[in-house]
Amino acid sequence: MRRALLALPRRLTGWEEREAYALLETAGYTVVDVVRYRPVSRSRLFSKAKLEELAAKAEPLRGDEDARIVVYDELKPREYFRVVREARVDAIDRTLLILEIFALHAGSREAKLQIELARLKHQLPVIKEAIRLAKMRELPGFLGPGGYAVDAYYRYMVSRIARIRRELQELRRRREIERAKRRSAGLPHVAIVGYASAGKTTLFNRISGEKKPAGPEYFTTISPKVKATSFDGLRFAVVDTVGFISRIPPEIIEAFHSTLEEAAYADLILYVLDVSEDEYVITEKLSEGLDTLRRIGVVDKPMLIAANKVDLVHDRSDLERILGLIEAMAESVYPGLQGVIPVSAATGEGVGRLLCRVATLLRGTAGSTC
Ligand SMILES: Nc1nc2c(ncn2[C@@H]2O[C@H](COP(=O)(O)OP(=O)(O)OP(=O)(O)O)[C@@H](O)[C@H]2O)c(=O)[nH]1
Ligand SMILES: [Mg+2]
Repeated sequence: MRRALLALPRRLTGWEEREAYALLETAGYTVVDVVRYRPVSRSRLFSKAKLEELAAKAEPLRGDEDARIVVYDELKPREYFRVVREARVDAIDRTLLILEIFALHAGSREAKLQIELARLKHQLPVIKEAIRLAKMRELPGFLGPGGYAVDAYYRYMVSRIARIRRELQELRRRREIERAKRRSAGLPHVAIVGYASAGKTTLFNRISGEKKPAGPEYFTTISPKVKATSFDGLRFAVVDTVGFISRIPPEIIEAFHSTLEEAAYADLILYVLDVSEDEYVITEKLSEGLDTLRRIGVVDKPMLIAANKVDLVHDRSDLERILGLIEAMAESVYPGLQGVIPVSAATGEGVGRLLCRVATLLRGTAGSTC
C-alpha cells in the first residue's frame, strides 16, 4: 500500500467523504493523515496557514517516492506547484486519483488510450505552468536545467495527444461498425447503467450467463462488455458499462464517452440502483446518475430501474416505501421511466420479472402480465 496524506474539502457530505476513502483504498493508498480545508477562492484552495499545516503533516512522507498528497478537489497548476514546493511531496487531485483507478482496471487498448489521453490533457496545463515558472527562474532544476527539457516534453505531449486522438477515432469507427452489424442482425440493445458498485456486472452476468469480474471495489468495469442473450424467444444484446460516481470530472466524461455512449445508442436503459443503502444516499445517487445520463444525451429513452440488493433489505414495508420514493423521484425528472422492479442480482430474485418487462418493452407489445 502507498501512503497518502488526504486533503478533504469541508463541503463534502458524509457519503461523499466515504466515497473519497473508498476511492483511495481502491487506488491502493493508506491514508496516514487528513487535512480539512475550505477553499480560499476558485483558483486558490489553501491559505498560507493551511499550506503550512499540509507541509507539516506531509513531513513523514518526504523522500518516499510512492507517497502522495491527495487533494480531493480540482488542483489548478499554480496551486499544485504551491503544494509541492511547500510540502516537498508529490500531489495528485481527484481526477488523477480516479484515472489511477481506471488504469488499474483498463483491459482493452481503447480504455488504455482513453486513460492516457485524459491524463495527458490533465497534465498539459501543469507543464505549461512549469515552463512559465522555469522561465521566471522560479522553479530551478524542475525536469532538467533551463526549462528546455520541459519545453521538449510539452511538445512531445501535444503530438502524443494528436496520435491518441487519431487512434481512438479509428477504434470508435470500428466499434460503430460492430454496433451497426449487431443492429442489422436485428438485435435490440439493453444498456445496464448505474452507480459504481451498484451490482451492474452481477446483473449482466446473471442475464447473459457471463462470468465477468464483479467486486466491492469501485470501477471494476471500465470498458463496455456486450453479450447477446435471449429471453422468452426474444434475442437481444446486453451491455455492461462503467459506473457513475458523484461529480464525474469533465476530462473523464469525455474520455469515457465511448463507454457511456453505449447507453445513448441503446433501445432500453436498465438503471441499477443499490437499495440496501440509506434512503438519502439512494436518492442522491439516483438524481446524480440521471444527471450524468442527461449529459450524454439520454433524456427520454425507455428505462427500467432495477432496485437491486433487495436480499439485504429485511423490512418489507421499508422496501415498499423506498420503491415508491424511487418511482416518484425518477418519474418527476425522467419522462421515459417504465417502472421500478425489485431484484437481487446475487440471488436471482425478481430477475425473471425484470427480463419479462425488458422483453415486453423491446417487443413493444401492450398488456403484458409482468
Ligand atoms: N447482497 C448483494 N450483493 C450484491 C448484489 N448485486 C451485487 N452485489 C455485490 O455488490 C458488489 C458490486 O457488484 P458489481 O456487480 O461488481 O457492481 P458494478 O456495478 O458492476 O460495479 P463497478 O463495475 O465497479 O461499477 C459485489 O461485491 C457484488 O457481489 C445483490 O443483489 N445482493
Ligand atoms: Mg462492473
